[in-house]
Amino acid sequence: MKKKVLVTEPIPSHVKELLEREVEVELWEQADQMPRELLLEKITDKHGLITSKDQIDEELIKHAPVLEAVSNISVGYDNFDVQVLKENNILATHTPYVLDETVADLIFGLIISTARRIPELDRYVKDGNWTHSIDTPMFGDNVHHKKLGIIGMGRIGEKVARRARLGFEMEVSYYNRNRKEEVETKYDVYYEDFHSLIATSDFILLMTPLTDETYHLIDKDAFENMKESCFFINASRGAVVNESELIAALEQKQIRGAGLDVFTQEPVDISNPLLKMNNVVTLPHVGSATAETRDEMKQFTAESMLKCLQGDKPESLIKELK
Ligand SMILES: NC(=O)C1=CN([C@@H]2O[C@H](COP(=O)(O)OP(=O)(O)OC[C@H]3O[C@@H](n4cnc5c(N)ncnc54)[C@H](OP(=O)(O)O)[C@@H]3O)[C@@H](O)[C@H]2O)C=CC1
Ligand SMILES: O=CC(=O)O
Repeated sequence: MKKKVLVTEPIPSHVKELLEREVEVELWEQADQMPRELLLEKITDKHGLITSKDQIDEELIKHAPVLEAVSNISVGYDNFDVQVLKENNILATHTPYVLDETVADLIFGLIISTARRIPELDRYVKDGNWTHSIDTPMFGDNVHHKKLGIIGMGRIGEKVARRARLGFEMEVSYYNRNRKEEVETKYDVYYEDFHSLIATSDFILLMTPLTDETYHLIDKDAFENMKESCFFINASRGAVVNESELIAALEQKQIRGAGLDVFTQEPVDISNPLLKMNNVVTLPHVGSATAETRDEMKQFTAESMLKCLQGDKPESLIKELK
């Protein structure tokens, strides 16, 4: 009898066919997330779950007596309770590497849009305000030759560093839990302690995963120590920043602006003050959202799931289970 896999995200037909060659597939094809109650009901006879947003915690595992593997269609896996997965011998995979370049492109888009005020100027033109040459009040800031500080020099951080050094001749420093000397040599970047990076960067990019250690890593204290001309860019997870303290820092002009792909609450609430600020560029969590890359991530996730259900340990296993 074939094993059963529940997929709570839309997948292309070729990925569905790939799965169906080996397993019985149940798909949730609606745009809204599968309601939790329904997920708890559906998971009871499933051997595999392919997801990207569902919380994989003790409650879910209690409802899943035959579950062998969970695969996230994302590289971040802060929706997994890793300890519970370990205790129950459930394999868990994610999508490292396949999205790095795509996310790095988007991050550079955010850096440039924020510094050069692209969305604000686009609205200015479309609203019919371009009646004479623009002057100082509408000018932006240079990106090239400025200093970029990357907090979390991982797979994606490295791709951003390469773009910054080669394309924009920026000075690039990084702060990371572990120092990475091979990356320093490869991309001509340097390690800096957290406080020094915060105090001296023109652009600060946050790129760590969300963990107990990184929760609210960037807070009031960090914003107070940033340069007034600093642009803060977050493409990691909303909760790595204390969002109300970010709002206060922007209101008090402690920093020049922010580029945000992620928020504490997603989708972001329309009343969030960040949405009213011209010096804040907001995106709906789209780092990896190109058709090619999302397709590749889904294919990779399906292959990972099949390997797990065949008793193999794929390369994409989360590092805590290796
Ligand atoms: N906006 C979007 O659409 C996307 C967002 N993301 C987010 O970006 C995150 C990073 O992705 P990726 O680059 O692939 O991940 P990696 O694991 O390759 O990189 C993360 C880096 O953060 C470092 N780090 C972890 N904890 C700390 C800490 N407490 N202090 C300092 N540094 C720390 C890690 O250091 P060490 O080497 O010591 O482990 C590692 O170098 C994902 O977890 C996800 O949340 C990813 C893709 C798209
Ligand atoms: O946020 C996206 C991811 O892949 O992680």
